[in-house]
Amino acid sequence: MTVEAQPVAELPDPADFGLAVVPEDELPSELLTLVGRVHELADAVAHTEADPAELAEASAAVAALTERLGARRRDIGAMVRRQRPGGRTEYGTLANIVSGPVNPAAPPLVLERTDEGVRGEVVLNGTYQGPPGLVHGGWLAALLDEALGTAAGAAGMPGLTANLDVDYRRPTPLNAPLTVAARVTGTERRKVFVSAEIRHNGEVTAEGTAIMVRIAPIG
Ligand SMILES: CCCCCCCC/C=C\CCCCCCCC(=O)SCCNC(=O)CCNC(=O)[C@H](O)C(C)(C)COP(=O)(O)OP(=O)(O)OC[C@H]1O[C@@H](n2cnc3c(N)ncnc32)[C@H](O)[C@@H]1OP(=O)(O)O
Repeated sequence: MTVEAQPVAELPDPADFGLAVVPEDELPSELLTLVGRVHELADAVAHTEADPAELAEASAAVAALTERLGARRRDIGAMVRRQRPGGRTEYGTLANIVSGPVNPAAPPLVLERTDEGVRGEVVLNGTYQGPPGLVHGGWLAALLDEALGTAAGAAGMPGLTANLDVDYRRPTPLNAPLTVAARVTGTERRKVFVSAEIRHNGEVTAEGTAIMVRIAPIG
């Protein structure tokens, strides 16, 4: 194995590592709708002032659903395969807490390639609250980490975060459109240096840098 952080022409197929792979277009639309509904449910529960009888009824209904849906569980490390224009294939963790399309706890952050790296827009509802009315700093770090890791992956150099530095510049509001962008700034052996920021109304509210360490051996 070489230790140079050179991009690979094609990223490895997770199936070769024993992971389940689900094509994105085979995810039932009913599942994606359910995920969105449960996402909204968490926000409704976090802020409800419904009376106790109504809460007890809702609780029983949710418990029954949990039992039904939990009866058939997918492998925990399942990946999603996406076909991109130009015949490119991309993989992501299906239930990733930040970007996973089937994780109701994920905002989700959907990142697209740009000329310089990756970029996405996201709105964080009241379940991501830290200080009153503001996004939790740990979640901002999670958004940055995801974008940083995806930028490295998009450049053909997927890896694990070895180090993450975050600066919080301005309070980040809940329920407001945020943009997240990241790019590779350099490489050294297996280390991939990446930088990212989160903006609200064009103003940077949080920014970060990371060292991603490539885990896949090269050719
Ligand atoms: C829009 C389209 C996009 C398409 C893209 C498709 C592809 C998408 C692909 C992917 C998306 C992924 C998105 C996910 C993002 C989230 C990422 C996470 O949350 S990762 C989970 C948290 N991180 C861990 O769990 C790591 C735990 N740590 C480790 O496993 C090891 O420490 C590891 C692998 C990081 C390094 O261990 P060693 O034994 O392999 O290597 P050693 O020799 O220790 O380090 C290699 C080099 O890195 C430096 N290094 C290591 N740790 C460092 C540190 N903390 N700070 C600075 N440098 C460090 C070392 O000094 C060394 O550098 P020298 O080459 O000698 O100069």
